[in-house]
Amino acid sequence: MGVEEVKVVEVRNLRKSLGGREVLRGVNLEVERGEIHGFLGPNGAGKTTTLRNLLGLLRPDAGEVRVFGREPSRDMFRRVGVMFEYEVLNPDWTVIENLLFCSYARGLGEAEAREALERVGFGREHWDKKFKELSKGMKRRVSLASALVHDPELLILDEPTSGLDPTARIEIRTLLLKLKEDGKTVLFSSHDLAEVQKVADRVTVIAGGVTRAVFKVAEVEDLEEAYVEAVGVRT
Ligand SMILES: Nc1ncnc2c1ncn2[C@@H]1O[C@H](COP(=O)(O)OP(=O)(O)OP(=O)(O)O)[C@@H](O)[C@H]1O
Repeated sequence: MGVEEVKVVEVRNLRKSLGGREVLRGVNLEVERGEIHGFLGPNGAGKTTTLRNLLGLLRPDAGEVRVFGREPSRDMFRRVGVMFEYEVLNPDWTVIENLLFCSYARGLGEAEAREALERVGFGREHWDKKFKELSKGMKRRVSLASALVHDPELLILDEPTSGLDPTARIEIRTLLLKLKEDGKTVLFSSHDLAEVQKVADRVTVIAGGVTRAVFKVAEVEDLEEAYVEAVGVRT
């Protein structure tokens, strides 16, 4: 199979039980090379559980999970960068110390740490500030830099704009579009439909552990309406 034909992410009929309950009951998710793909669904729909399977932290009970055409493995992390909704950097270290740590932990050096901060447009005047002293938007940008330190092809982002003010949201959106221009593939979960409509090429909607719809954003007039139709309205 040629490189072009391999999907960056391919999840087929994924099923997973946790705590005696079938949380995923048929998730399908395909991410194409070079696209920004939104992964949407109500609270408890199974987005995070799907991502945990993608990262190889959980093993599927049934179905298939492929990243770059292969089962998730440790090797995969050379090509994958991950950013969580919750900050996982050291609050008492400076920005550059955090980035150096991430870089060294991957067997990389100082240049890669600096390049990652530059790629997210993080001004040098802030590099020596403690992480905890930054605004929420700046923290998110540093977190994104830490996911980029090894120049991954695929970025998996868990709610990258949650809790941010409009300006910080725009900054993150601009960065995601720039990463796409640089040839990266982005898969991100979100509840922010307006944001998703502005940045994503395609979206997958899941509810109750089942994929309900896949849209091309450009073909959808009102994403909110399409989303509600896909997940059903709670009564
Ligand atoms: N370890 C576990 N044991 C039992 N149930 C679990 C476990 N982890 C998750 N669940 C349940 O699985 C369901 C899906 O959770 P998941 O976190 O994947 O949803 P989500 O779509 O990411 O939600 P949110 O948008 O709120 O982050 C939820 O009902 C959750 O309570």
